[in-house]
Amino acid sequence: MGDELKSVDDVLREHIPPEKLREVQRVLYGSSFSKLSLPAEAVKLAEERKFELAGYGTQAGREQLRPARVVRVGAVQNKIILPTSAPVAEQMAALHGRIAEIVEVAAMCGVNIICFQETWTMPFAFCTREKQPWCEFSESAEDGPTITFCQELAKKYNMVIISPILERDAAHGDILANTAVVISNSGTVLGKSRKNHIPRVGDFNESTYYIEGNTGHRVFQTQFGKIAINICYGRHHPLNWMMYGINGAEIVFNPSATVGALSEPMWPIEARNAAIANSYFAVAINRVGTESFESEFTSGDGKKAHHDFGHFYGSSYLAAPDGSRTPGLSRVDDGLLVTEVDLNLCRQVKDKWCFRMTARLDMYAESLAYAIQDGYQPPVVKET
Ligand SMILES: NC(=O)NCCC(=O)O
Repeated sequence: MGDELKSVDDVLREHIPPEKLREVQRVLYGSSFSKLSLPAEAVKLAEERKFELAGYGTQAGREQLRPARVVRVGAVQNKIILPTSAPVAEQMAALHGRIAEIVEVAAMCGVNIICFQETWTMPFAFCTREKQPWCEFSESAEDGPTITFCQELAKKYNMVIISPILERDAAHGDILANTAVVISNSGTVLGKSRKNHIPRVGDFNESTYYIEGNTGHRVFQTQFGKIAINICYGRHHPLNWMMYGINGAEIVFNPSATVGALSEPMWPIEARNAAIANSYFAVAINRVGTESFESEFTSGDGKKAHHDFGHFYGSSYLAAPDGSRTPGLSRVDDGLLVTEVDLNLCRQVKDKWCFRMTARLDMYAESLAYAIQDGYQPPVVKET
């Protein structure tokens, strides 16, 4: 962990000559994000509480008929607090405490909608394939302790909260799901969205614990815009991203837990590409830190058994429909990214690029319906 690179953006800032840096950043990130000035008390509190606080803003063009729809979006990445061998209730309570500290600062920064990382109330223990005590971290998505905790925060700070948890669905035979719960700024549970695509790669043994979600591509109408959640591995599936856009999402959150050796080259591309392809804002949020487990586990690759998953590299960022993006949060530290966006940009980009108008959905619907049939023959043209 001590050897981990802290931030790619810091390296660029340190090593690119100042007169070239702006142009390099424009080429890499697009031109529209500028630094957002955040309240001094919030900056101080974040420093005291030892997490990075970064703020960026992007604007849309002024329209004659629609007022600007300016929203502040918060993305949180954090390490676990206690060792994974600590009692379940203590681990969870420590994480609740940490999130309460970060959300208070988010409120001072005027955040309207905030999202936490995937299964934020627990270590990402699915690598172990041990059922207990990890299944004990599950809770009701309607009235579990984390949901009640988030409802209080949502009401107190007038903030929409997206809380990704390990869900226990008692009404349906106690099944488990990987679920994001959306809590309105009134404190009401607006609903839930389950992870559609469950990984079968590396140590991500999540299919041992829960099955593919059955909530489709729900979009939640909030006071601050229409939002949706594409959980972690779903970001590798362009059709998953697309369906949230088709259903009208203006911001799609991607709460994740992923490690550097596996996915880091894909990370800056996928959510950003989704924002471009679907004319919405996409918010990629990754866990941070290295989590160690008491029992060793193997990765089925002939290598020795080990105690940890590898390093969760954070690097959370927001991408806009015009292709621009914010710099990423740190690869090693807890952080809160605050981004001010104008949701009018979604339609403005649709008018400019016409991706939806040129999407030919009818053609793909027909081709896909044929491709999944038993007698399907790929239309490969060969020389005779
Ligand atoms: N949590 C999760 O789905 N991780 C899978 C690995 C990845 O998508 O990078």
